[in-house]
Amino acid sequence: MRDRLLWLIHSPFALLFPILFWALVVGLAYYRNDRTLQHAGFDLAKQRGEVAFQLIQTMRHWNAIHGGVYAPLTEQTPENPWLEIPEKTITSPEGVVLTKLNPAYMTRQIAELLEGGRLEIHLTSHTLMNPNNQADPWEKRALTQLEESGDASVVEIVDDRFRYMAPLHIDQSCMPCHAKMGYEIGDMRGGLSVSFPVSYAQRLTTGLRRDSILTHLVTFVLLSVTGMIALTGLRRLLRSLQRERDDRESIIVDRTANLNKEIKRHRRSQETLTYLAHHDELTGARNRRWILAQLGYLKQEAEQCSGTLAVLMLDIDYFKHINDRYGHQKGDEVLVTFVSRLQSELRQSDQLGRYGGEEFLVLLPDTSQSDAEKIAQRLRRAIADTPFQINDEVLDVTTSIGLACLEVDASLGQDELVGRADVALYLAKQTGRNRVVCWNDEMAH
Ligand SMILES: Nc1nc2c(ncn2[C@@H]2O[C@H](COP(=O)(O)OP(=O)(O)OP(=O)(O)O)[C@@H](O)[C@H]2O)c(=O)[nH]1
Repeated sequence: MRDRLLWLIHSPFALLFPILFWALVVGLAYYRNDRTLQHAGFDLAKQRGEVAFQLIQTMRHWNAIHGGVYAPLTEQTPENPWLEIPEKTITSPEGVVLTKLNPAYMTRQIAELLEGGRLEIHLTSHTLMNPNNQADPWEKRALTQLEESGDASVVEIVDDRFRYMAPLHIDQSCMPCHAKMGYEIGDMRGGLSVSFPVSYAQRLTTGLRRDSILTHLVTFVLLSVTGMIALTGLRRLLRSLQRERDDRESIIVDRTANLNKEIKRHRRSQETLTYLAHHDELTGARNRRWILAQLGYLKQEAEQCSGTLAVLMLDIDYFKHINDRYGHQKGDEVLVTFVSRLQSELRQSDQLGRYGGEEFLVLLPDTSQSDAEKIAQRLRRAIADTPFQINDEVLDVTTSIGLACLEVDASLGQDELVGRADVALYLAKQTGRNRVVCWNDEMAH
């Protein structure tokens, strides 16, 4: 999820997000404002219709409360044929002929004056006295709606004209003319419609809508630019955080690698130390401490199991001469080859250790004296029979071997056992070298 979000932020299309987001938000806000403006325009137009209606209504009322008014009888103002009252037409003392204009006649004359202008009015009804006041289709529908619903007005836009219709009710002043049609006070007699072009109402809101478009456009641009700047900043911040994290990770990786190296180095030196604690560094044979400890262990085991244990002490003959003649380095290599040959002749259970200098101990567990003697001879031959090849030098090397066995005297101490092997070795040296000598009790003296 986190990775997906990061991918989204860094994708090339991410800069479109603020634009799309703010286009949606500002677009919705604009749509809502525009609807409000439309309603406001409609309300304004409706108010204009109401004002016109109220004005005409007031004039009609004024006319009615005066029982109609007289005007000179002219071609434009003939007698009202639908008015049946006494003194419909009179002559003034000065001889001017006057005819009575009741509210309906006056309204019709005003309507005629307004006809063709921006604002038009029309007095109409389902049941007409004057057939010239015939309702048009919209007016018929509006009259029916007013009758059935009892609404205060019907307002609609029809054919690019704003149309307003409000009901006219019978009052006392209407009765002289309309009583004979069966009307009673309060009845809806008809309606007065007011109409004017929609462009009038639109004119009122066009400026506001233009301002609204501009305001929303500027807001959209500012918010989108701010969003893009914020996103760019966020990308930079994330990149620098990522870099910092990578740096830290690489430091951790380096340190871990160093630590692992250090641990390996430490482990190796630990292994070396452990190896050196038990081995002779030059020849790889077990060292003196280990071989003596092993002797103690094998001796104890042999005593407990009524077994046997043979100890061989080997010493290279005239080793000093080898050193003197070929050098100490070659002497070292002779020691290494010497040990390697002995190892290849020994069993897994036999142990070989460097006792000191060119002296070595071989422990042969569960081995009788006669077997040990055979082994010792085999070892001796392994050294003497094949000359040592040390680089380009061929050296004849021999070894003398002293042998002591635990079976001879089980109560023997460890040092005594080694001592006996040493004495036997000494005798081997004394009697010509390159030989095996077994300890016997006579040697004790
Ligand atoms: N190159 C080398 N020489 C060693 C080492 N340890 C001891 N030596 C030498 O071994 C020689 C032993 O000499 P000696 O004790 O006189 O005995 P040898 O010359 O072998 O004579 P015999 O034992 O009587 O046959 C000495 O010169 C030591 O310095 C070693 O690790 N490397």
